[in-house]
Amino acid sequence: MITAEVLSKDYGAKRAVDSVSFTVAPGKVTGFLGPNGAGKSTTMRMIVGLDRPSAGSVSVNGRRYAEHAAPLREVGALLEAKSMHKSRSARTHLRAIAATHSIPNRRVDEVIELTGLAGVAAKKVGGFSLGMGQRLGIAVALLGDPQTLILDEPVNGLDPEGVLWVRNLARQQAAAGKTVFLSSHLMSEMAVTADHLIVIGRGRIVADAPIEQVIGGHNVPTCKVKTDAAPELMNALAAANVQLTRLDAETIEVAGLDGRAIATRALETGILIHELTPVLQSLEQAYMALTQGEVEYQSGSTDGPAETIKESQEQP
Ligand SMILES: Nc1ncnc2c1ncn2[C@@H]1O[C@H](COP(=O)(O)OP(=O)(O)OP(=O)(O)O)[C@@H](O)[C@H]1O
Repeated sequence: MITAEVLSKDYGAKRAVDSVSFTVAPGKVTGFLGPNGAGKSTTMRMIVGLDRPSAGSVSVNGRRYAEHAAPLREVGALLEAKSMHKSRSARTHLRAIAATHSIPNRRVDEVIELTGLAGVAAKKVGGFSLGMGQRLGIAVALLGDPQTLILDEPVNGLDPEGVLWVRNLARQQAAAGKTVFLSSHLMSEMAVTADHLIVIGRGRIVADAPIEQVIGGHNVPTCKVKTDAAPELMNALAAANVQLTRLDAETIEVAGLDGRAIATRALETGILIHELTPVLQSLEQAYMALTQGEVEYQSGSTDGPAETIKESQEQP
């Protein structure tokens, strides 16, 4: 369990994290989303004691990270590329870290196997690709078989097999009762990995809810209905809060009624429906709606002349 209480971080005049309070519960995967510069990495760094809060507090299983006698056994973290001795092999690197916590070499071999690094364990980490470096970082996070895993952009640089592997790893760890907190900019991946989402924008929490609620919370139930009697069905469904759109001769989009209500009305009026499909909003759409106005660094239009990343106006 990770608990943040009115946690803030200032860098000079810049408030990177602004009085956030949240808990990350064990037994599920909690995704941490937000635009560039929203404060995700800063929050994660404060959890593991790499940054000191300007105000408020954050604890893991009731204690600040530094208060844990063997932190690696309590919390495993993959944060931005850490300094490594580039001339060391992956195995030597892992053994050196393991030694600080009396973790046996047997466990080093296990995590090498688990992270798919067996073939390159003897190679110098200086020659590692981005993806291999990520796998090594995850191997470090797993070394102490910790109760809590914090992974900042774990799929960054990974190939599709690696992305799938991280997803399965996160899900397995959560299923084993562990606390899993991960950030990613890959919405499609987050949608199939996370159970719960915390969304941050300009240092403040803008959503903290189960993923279905985040995705479903911003739209009315919508279904696509196919029938040979489209005009009749439209008449039967017409009501104040229902929006009906004829998509083609036999297809209607119905916003404001769920599938059960539509099917019940069709049955009552003797109209045959031969297809009824809920139209689900994607996580990406929900995320864009949630973080509208929270984006600090906005891309220019791709239609116009090439534009570099620009800083939008400060909010009052
Ligand atoms: N060491 C630092 N010194 C000064 N400002 C910093 C420092 N670290 C972060 N910031 C600023 O704090 C804000 C939050 O940054 P942070 O890296 O936590 O965002 P993020 O959500 O992780 O972004 P990204 O998705 O781009 O990784 C940004 O405006 C950033 O420029």
